[in-house]
Amino acid sequence: MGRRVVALAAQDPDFEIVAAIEHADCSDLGHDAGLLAGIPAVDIPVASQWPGFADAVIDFSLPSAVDGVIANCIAAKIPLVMATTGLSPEQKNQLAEAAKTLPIVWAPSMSLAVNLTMKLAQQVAATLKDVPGGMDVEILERHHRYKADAPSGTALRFGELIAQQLGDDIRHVHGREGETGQRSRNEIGYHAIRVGDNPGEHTIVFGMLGEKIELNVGASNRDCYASGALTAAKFLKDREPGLYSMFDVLGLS
Ligand SMILES: NC(=O)C1=CN([C@@H]2O[C@H](COP(=O)(O)OP(=O)(O)OC[C@H]3O[C@@H](n4cnc5c(N)ncnc54)[C@H](OP(=O)(O)O)[C@@H]3O)[C@@H](O)[C@H]2O)C=CC1
Ligand SMILES: O=C(O)C1=N[C@H](C(=O)O)C[C@H](O)C1
Repeated sequence: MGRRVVALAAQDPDFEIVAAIEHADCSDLGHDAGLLAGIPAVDIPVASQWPGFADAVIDFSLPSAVDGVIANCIAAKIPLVMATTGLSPEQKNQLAEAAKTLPIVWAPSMSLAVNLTMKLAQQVAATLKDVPGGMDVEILERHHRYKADAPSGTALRFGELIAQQLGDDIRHVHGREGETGQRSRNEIGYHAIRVGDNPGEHTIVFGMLGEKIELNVGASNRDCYASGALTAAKFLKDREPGLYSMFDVLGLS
């Protein structure tokens, strides 16, 4: 994702790339971030040192890097777009705490299409929650074989938003195997598929007796996430401290 953010930011006159951060053992250290991204040189070598200034940081990394990212943003007072998924509850609390002094956009998907589909899913859940015969929700997600976390942050967020519509007693159930017995009525099921180079696809199934609705949203490539993150970075300029979502950025709140 870092490469696509660099490539798209370099094409946008609103952006100046001031740093490209990796960990201290990374073999790309010292190499030009533009050349690594497959575009002409941008004269920014990949570094493990943080810059003293920037208008925003965009983070697509790993949960193990996120504590350091938050600490560096606080120290240098840099607004943050947090796109990394698989964060621990403690890290989510750290983000909320940091947002008392910094503007932060935090979202498991920066994609416009995904965020719009989340709004549709909320509407479907609210409309069908008391349908005669009941309604079952299952969330299927497909991603590339390199993905480190499962289910996707996006799938979990779909589940949270739908659960908010359905009530307090929803259980989140991951996979299904063996003598499971009948499906309970108060669960949301998650199924994570890992195949090839899939850039991300989510299907939300609302199954009733006699009919079903499926919301499907999928990326053709990863630029929807990179360009969404850049839109979020623009949103942060001159913004008050606070924890913002992509719904806020996209005017979907
Ligand atoms: N919100 C959204 O829209 C999206 C979120 N994501 C999420 O973004 C994250 C990254 O995805 P992706 O780019 O595919 O993953 P990659 O593994 O390709 O990239 C992560 C990068 O972070 C580097 N890294 C590891 N530790 C540190 C550190 N301490 N400081 C700086 N950099 C570090 C890794 O280096 P090395 O390889 O050497 O370990 C690697 O280059 C994932 O959590 C993914 O789920 C992805 C797409 C969209
Ligand atoms: O790792 C990925 O690729 C993606 N991760 C995010 C997630 O976990 O939801 C967003 C997107 O689906 C791509």
